[in-house]
Amino acid sequence: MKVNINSETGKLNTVILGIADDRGDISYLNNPKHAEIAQKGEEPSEGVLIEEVEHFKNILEQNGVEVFRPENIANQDQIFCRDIGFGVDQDFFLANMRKANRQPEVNAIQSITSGLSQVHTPPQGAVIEGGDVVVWKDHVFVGLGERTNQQGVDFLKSVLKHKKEVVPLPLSVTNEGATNILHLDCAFQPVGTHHALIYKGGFQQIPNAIYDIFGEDNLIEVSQAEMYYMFPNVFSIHPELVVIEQSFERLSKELAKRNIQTIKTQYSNVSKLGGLLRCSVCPIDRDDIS
Ligand SMILES: NC(=O)NCCC[C@H](N)C(=O)O
Repeated sequence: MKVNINSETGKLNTVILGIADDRGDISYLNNPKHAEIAQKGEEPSEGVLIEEVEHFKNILEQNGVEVFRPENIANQDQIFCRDIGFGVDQDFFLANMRKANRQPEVNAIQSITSGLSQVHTPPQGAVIEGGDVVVWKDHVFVGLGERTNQQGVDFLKSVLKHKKEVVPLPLSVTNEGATNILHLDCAFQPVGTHHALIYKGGFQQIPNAIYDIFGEDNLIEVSQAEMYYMFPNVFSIHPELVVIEQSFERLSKELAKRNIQTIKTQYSNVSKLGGLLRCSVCPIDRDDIS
């Protein structure tokens, strides 16, 4: 299989989409948003999660995307496939997950990744999750927060030297769902060919590199509440087509103004676990954009 990822938006050919079945009885409350939802007794049922994820699969396939799935691991949450590996150009990186309860997920894509020619595994001590890695043309932005450490960034830099500029961005990590940034893809997401969604409050310092590369006028700012509902975690099928949660009316209008169309789907139950559409997919092959 071919790996080719130079952006978050180029026409998508091949992707791995997580699975929501067989999650088991133990719900690991790995992030503050999920923990608060569980405390309120609003944990979603497996049935509704399966419905949302399978509907997303249909959308991808109807748009000509080849969809692979991880192998099922009994009693394991495997929805958030984005975090367990990521492609950068022709290289594929396996994650070293911060949460021990998520590490087995990485093994479930082995039958897919074993056929790839350039697969890299982080050295001991280097923690890096795919949700913190956003590839954009000559740059790779990496969120530094709870799920990715400096050794993870150094590992990426060593593999990608002379190929990409790796830009670390310290994230705002808190213990409240309303403000915590779990991964970079919860606060930042390129759309189209030169725009990006951004929640400015998600960064410890103003992310100057993002402003310089995209230009302030091309950044679509989202509010704290919109970040909580995961506006930045939408998923591009190609530069003019983005899958979004059905309730994201303002986002749909903002994208339409920039000639980007949306497909709306219900994903509000998956969102309660701390991830949305982008977190559920690991793109393998996209056409390049310039
Ligand atoms: N990229 C992401 O933000 N992924 C969401 C992961 C949610 C999962 N419950 C976790 O806390 O690891």
